Amino acid sequence: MQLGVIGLGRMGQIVVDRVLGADHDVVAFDLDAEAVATAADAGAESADSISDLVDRLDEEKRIWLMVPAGEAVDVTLEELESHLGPDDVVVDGGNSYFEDSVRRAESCSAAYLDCGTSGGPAGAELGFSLMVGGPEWAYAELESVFDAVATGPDGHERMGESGSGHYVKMVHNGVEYALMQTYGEGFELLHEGRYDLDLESVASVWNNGAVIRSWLLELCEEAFREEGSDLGTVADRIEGGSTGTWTVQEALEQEVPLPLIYTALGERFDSRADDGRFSRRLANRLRYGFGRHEVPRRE
Ligand SMILES: NC(=O)C1=CN([C@@H]2O[C@H](COP(=O)(O)OP(=O)(O)OC[C@H]3O[C@@H](n4cnc5c(N)ncnc54)[C@H](O)[C@@H]3O)[C@@H](O)[C@H]2O)C=CC1
Ligand SMILES: O=C(CO)[C@H](O)[C@H](O)COP(=O)(O)O
Repeated sequence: MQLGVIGLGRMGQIVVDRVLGADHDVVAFDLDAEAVATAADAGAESADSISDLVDRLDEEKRIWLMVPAGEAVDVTLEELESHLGPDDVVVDGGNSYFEDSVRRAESCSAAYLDCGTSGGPAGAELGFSLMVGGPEWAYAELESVFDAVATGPDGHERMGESGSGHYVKMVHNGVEYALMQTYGEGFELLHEGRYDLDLESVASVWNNGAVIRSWLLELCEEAFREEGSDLGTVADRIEGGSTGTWTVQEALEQEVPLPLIYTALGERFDSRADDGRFSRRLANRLRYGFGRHEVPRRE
């Protein structure tokens, strides 16, 4: 298969590498020429604009968007629109708001798949977990691409109609916030508490057979190994927050109580007042662990 990939940052580059690795062809475009050059070095055909990208694609176009959620997706779709028809398929693999995806699926001339992507840049070797919403035929059509980008055939699933992929990913991120919060609280007590503990060894022993072992806990272990038990210069400011906000808004609308996710989101907002909490510093460092998001550091 031949896949057009638009957006070649931390995540898009991995999509390119994995799709090429599965012997598909890739045509790649990004606003940043350096990112396009990196994709070309990996074996992709480079495009210097969206219209150049569509010109290089086969008649039935398969296009994967991996640009930042929000305006960049709309701008890209606007540019693509006049080149698309009902036999084409567009996948949005970013963290778009699910209601935006429903709107885009309705207005796009191509079949539109909203694809929640989990695993982060750090999960590249293993492959991602993909939660896909949209028409069944389009999902089936892209199956070999999903096999390549995901951990394999078990790493992707069609969730249901348009919007459902990004809806499931939104809730996934709410869970991610709460898990980071609870690990942060446990390690904060261990750090402030009555024993002088090596937190890397605590995380390591927990990761070996304990009930609470997980990838996030492995990233806690990595953070303590690289930063020290006191987290060194990692600041207590936690960025991000959009997917968690959407999760809480949706929970209020559905009258489903989510106190843990709400508290974790509140901690993020409160962290921007900078008062040095250990649990916030760990959450800040964990966002780098999975997402390669910049780590605010203290002076
Ligand atoms: N980093 C992570 O852990 C994860 C990110 N995501 C989502 O994947 C999407 C991409 O994220 P990252 O790769 O981390 O971001 P990034 O900032 O590393 O890369 C975004 C790329 O898109 C390009 N771009 C922006 N606007 C464009 C446009 N109009 N046309 C063409 N290229 C454009 C930028 O030049 C950049 O190379 C976002 O929606 C993000 O929320 C999803 C799962 C995990
Ligand atoms: O989707 C992700 C991981 O699953 C991204 O890393 C996302 O950026 C995390 O959300 P936030 O930026 O609000 O921490």
